[in-house]
Amino acid sequence: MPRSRKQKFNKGKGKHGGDVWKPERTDKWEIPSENAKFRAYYEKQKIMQPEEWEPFMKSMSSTLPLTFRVTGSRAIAEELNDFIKTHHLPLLTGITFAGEPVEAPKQVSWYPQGLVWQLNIGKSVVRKSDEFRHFQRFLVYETDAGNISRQELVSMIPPLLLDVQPHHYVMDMCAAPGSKSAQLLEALHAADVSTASAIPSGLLIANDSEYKRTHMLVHQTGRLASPALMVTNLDASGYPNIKIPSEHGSGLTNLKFDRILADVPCSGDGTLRKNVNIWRDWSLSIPNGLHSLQLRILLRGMKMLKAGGLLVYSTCSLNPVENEAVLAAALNQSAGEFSIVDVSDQLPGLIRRPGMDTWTVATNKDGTIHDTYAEYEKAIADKEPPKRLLPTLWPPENAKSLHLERCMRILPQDQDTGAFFVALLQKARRPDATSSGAQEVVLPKRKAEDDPDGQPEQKRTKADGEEEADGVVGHVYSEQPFYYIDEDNEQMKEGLRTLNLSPNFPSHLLFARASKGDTIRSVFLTNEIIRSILLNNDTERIRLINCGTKVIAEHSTGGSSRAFRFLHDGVSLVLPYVKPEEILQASLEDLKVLLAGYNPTFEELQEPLRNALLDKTGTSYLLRIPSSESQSFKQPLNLPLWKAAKSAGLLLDKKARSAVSLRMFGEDVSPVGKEQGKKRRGKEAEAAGPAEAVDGEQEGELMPEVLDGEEDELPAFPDSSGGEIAGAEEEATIDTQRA
Ligand SMILES: C[S@@+](CC[C@H](N)C(=O)[O-])C[C@H]1O[C@@H](n2cnc3c(N)ncnc32)[C@H](O)[C@@H]1O
Repeated sequence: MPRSRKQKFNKGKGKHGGDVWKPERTDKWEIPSENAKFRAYYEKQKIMQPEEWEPFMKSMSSTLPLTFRVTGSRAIAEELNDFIKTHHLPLLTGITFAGEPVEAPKQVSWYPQGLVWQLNIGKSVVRKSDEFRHFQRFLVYETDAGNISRQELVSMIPPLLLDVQPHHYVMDMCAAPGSKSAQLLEALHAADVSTASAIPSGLLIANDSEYKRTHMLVHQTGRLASPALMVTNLDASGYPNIKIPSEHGSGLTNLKFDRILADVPCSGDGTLRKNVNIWRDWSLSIPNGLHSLQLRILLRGMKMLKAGGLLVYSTCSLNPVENEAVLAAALNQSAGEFSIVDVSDQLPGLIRRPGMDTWTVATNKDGTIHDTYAEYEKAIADKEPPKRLLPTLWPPENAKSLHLERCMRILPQDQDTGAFFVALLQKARRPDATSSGAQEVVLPKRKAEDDPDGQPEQKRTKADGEEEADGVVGHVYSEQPFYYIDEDNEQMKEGLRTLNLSPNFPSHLLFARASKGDTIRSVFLTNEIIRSILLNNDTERIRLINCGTKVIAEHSTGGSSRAFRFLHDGVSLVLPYVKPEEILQASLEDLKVLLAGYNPTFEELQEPLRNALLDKTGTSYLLRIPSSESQSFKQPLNLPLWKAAKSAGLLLDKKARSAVSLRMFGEDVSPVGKEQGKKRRGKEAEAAGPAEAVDGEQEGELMPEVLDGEEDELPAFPDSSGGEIAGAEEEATIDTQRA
């Protein structure tokens, strides 16, 4: 018997931007975990064998296990992953609760390097078990520090198939809230070592048409400080050509991408396990309406791809009209230039089902099915509908020759996940590839003035149920200007000198966000390709929201005196350029003192750090705790430090302070941590009962989810995962300047 979950929902603003259905957290209504139309429709589509329906429904109506990914560049991630394995896992293994064994976290076998973990733990266990509470705190702080990301398992597949390399130009067309963008960025930074970031020559453009959601994107990707990232706010189906200097000779050429992710807006019924309101609101007309936008986005992606490049098309919908139908139409339009790649040998261990080459279309809300477009046309011949469904919703005659079976459909009962659809496309290496029996297709058209390649297209009638591409809804572009700082700018030259950066620091890649001539407050670093893009394109035309990463900032030292300071996010980028003799060496004891107080005096620190600080004349330094100081970590820890006349302080925000503390000392020695400990002990003594959650720990949740519609609250535990349309879990913090 499927169990019900208590939640009340209201209809969101109804665009395909992630808030079609907005859950309200309340116990007033019960949403049943079933929907007769849903079942009838999918039974007709034959997405699985009849006997599989029971396990499918059972799985769809049960709670999704929590999955998290250890993030960051490869070396850093491996180190933290080892720490989970060697430190936490033994503590969480063999635990019993109420006489029952509690499942320990387990690594997902098909994810490279075992960086993904899956947990199935009830709230009461987290509440009552010291071991799990400790693990919870670790997860929360490492998430805040950007080292761990909660993400739905199936949502991790598309970036893996793209096989991104550090030199690739990558586009994530529909990127918010950004969990897949974060994975793509990590792949660009695969060559980083654990103590320093190599500046990749590649690029990631993370785009989303919803302005508010681009800010989630900035926050999400900001966790991996990258000079190779740009965030834009455009309708992907009309993404403009970006100009870069031509490789051969003079002049400009259109930027083409090596890798493109089209994780398009969809009806989201694959996320039913999280977004239970879909059981109630599931509709037959939404997928038909989205098909056209999905196809236009895919076609634009295909145009922007380099010859030989790879493109992933994915949705969190089960529906063939949003999946195989879109691919079939796009493949036929491309006349043999693209093919679906056979990925059956990739991600061994991941259970997947083949794509389908037959399906039917529900042509009205009541579920009337027409097997072919011809049948549908006949049925409506004597009616005068204002809009007609697109023929591309149906399987084309050549469906069997398109290798749609190479697509993968993930079903929830196979490995306890959400449902998902993915296909990997490759563009032929030579542009003159011959057609393999491609069929002519009637495609949804864009308005002539929106066509990025400048080919006027004819007007057409809007198809039934079809929605307009939401483009960039209702937001006037008003970002602060971006400008590269002149290399002879006096303020900058002096700043770099006082930070002891070596002369080979790439200062031509530094930019500021202010009007030229204003005092520089924050300094961002990009790589060469982003510089090229910014210098050759109007940032307003490409609706640039953010790019590069903030590496240093101005610091008021009282009165009129100002200096630059290192920033935590930028440490790995500036580190290779800091003169080694200017890096301050500290012991683990020094670190504890610096974490426990905001501005300890030099006297509280040990030799040789105390004397080094007395000798130094600058104000901002990098502090190094050598790996020999810690039993758990093989790499040194580098942190930014501020030096005043008689005291010094770590330049870390409160959460980063707690994360470093938990990682290095197994306890939170920071002022916030101490305060929390005091509160908890007080409550325990008062109630003489179970420990209660204190700030920064939500009661009984290992990593509670942030649901759509809660963007304005700052969650205690950010959940960066999924981002699927229908009320997916989303980041709450909105701060464009952060990265
Ligand atoms: C399935 S979600 C993407 C999830 C994201 N890839 C992730 O992993 O976090 C689809 C996104 O498409 C965006 N979107 C909708 N219409 C769009 C359009 N025409 N162009 C670009 N983005 C669009 C929505 O705002 C939404 O954020």
